[in-house]
Formats: sequence, structure tokens, C-alpha cells
Amino acid sequence: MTSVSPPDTILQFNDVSLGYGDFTVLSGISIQALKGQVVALMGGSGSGKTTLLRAATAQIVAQKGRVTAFGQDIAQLTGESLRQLRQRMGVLFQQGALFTDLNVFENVAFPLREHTRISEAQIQDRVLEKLDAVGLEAAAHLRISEISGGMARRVALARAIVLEPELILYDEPFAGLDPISLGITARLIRDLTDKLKCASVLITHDVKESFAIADQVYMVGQGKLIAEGTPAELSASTDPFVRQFLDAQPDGPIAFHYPVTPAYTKWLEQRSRRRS
Ligand SMILES: Nc1ncnc2c1ncn2[C@@H]1O[C@H](COP(=O)(O)OP(=O)(O)OP(=O)(O)O)[C@@H](O)[C@H]1O
Repeated sequence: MTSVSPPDTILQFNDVSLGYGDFTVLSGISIQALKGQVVALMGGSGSGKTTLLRAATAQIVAQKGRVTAFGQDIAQLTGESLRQLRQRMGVLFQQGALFTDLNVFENVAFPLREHTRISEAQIQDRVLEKLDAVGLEAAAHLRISEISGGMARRVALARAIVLEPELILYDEPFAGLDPISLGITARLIRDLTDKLKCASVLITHDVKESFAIADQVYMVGQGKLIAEGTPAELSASTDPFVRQFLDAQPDGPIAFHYPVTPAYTKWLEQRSRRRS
């Protein structure tokens, strides 16, 4: 299948299947993120959101179809070219583990020291600018043990953007935040996307916050892409899956039970045989 990408396409999945070994988690996935867009990838627990993130960062290779970042087919990249590609991406993991033996400033400076040869004065300017963007310039001198969990998330965000990535991937950015921090984080993601003119892709199940800032939303479930559109389009949807998800209804097409797989059946048979 061929497709024409708009010139500002940063990330594109073209009829992609993803999984582990011979287990396919998702198939027929076609999504894209354009420069300047906030894109939310949503779905229930175990629907494959993290798997999508792994595919975008080339940690796993598509079983079928093509994943393109910055116009390059990521399955074709190895070694130095893959390293260069990843340098254009900032990834913010849920546990954005900070170095506890370094202060806030040095945590944010770390990628600059690792990947660039810029001067100490330039490092200071860049780090303080990014800390300012997340509201923490005056916390630069603090030790990690002296800051709150919410502040630590923002320091991790400053570190993820310090190399000025063209694509920022967020893994559950709203998980475990109080209602005020939720709103602040969502606003920050939108503002940073506009300011850095990058693309931001969030994997999340938080409807309210992501709908408030996203340009485009993709929903995955039942092993495929279930719905896509702007937050307004999805809010108006009458699709039972979309409604169950948006209205947080316990009953509907989204199954509570993890599906029975051949691997489970085999495991159970072996176990039963051992016991008899
Ligand atoms: N490394 C792995 N090896 C084999 N199967 C995996 C692996 N990682 C995830 N899976 C399976 O892939 C499916 C999707 O998992 P994934 O972590 O992508 O879901 P998710 O949508 O991010 O879930 P959650 O919201 O609960 O974190 C699950 O069935 C999971 O068991």
C-alpha cells in the first residue's frame, strides 16, 4: 500500500502490525503526527499503547507495514543512523528516572554533556531556559531528594526537551498526578509543542486532559484502530466502543478479561499434565 505524506509529517505508521514473537497485539494501524500537533494515542489497559511507543522509537520492529519517522523507514536504520534518529526524539517515560546524586541543573544538562560539545556558558543558558519553560528555573540548585514528585516529572520533561527534539513521546504523562498538576502538565505539553514547533505524541487513558490539548486522537482496542478524529469528532461519536471509553462505562465492547491466547492454553495444558 502506498500513501502520500504531507510535508510536515514527523511520524507515520502505515498499515502496521505489531507484537511480540508470533503474538500480534495490534494490526492495520495507520496513524500520523504532524509538526506542531499534539496527538493522543488512547486505549484501555493492555490495548497496546506502550507497544506503539516502542515501535515509534524502534525498540521493536513492525511485523507488517512501515513505521516512518522524519521521512525515514525506521526498520532500515541501524547503529549510527538509528542513534541520530533517536536524538531527534525526546521520550518521557512514566518513571522519568532522574539521577539522584545530581542536582536539578545537572540532570537537565546531562544530555547536552553527553551528545553535544557546546560551551559551559551555552549549557547554562540552555538548561535554565528549559527549566524556565517548565517553571523550575529557580529550583536548578536543588537536590532531587529536595523536590516533590510533581516537580521531578517536570525536571524529567525539561531533560527530555533539552536537545530540542522534533518529536516528543510521552508515556502516560498524567498518571498519578493531582487535579491541579494534571491541568498544568497538559498545558505545558501544548505550550512546549507550540513553542518548539515539534510534534508531541501522548499515550494516555486520560480523556479529559488529552482532549483539552490534542489536535488528533487515535483510539486502539480489540487489536486494531477503533476510532480516530479530533476531540470534538470523537466526543460526538455514537460508536459503542468510543462511548464506553469516553463515558467510563464498565460494560460494553471493551472486555475486562485478558483474551485467551494459544500460549496460555499450552501453558495450562502442560501444567495440568504435570499435576496428573
Ligand atoms: N515484552 C513483551 N513480550 C510479550 N508480550 C508483551 C510484551 N510487552 C507487552 N506485551 C503484551 O502486549 C499487549 C499490549 O501491552 P502494552 O503494554 O502495549 O499495553 P498498554 O496499552 O500500554 O497497557 P497499560 O495501559 O496497561 O500500560 C499485552 O497483551 C501485553 O501482555
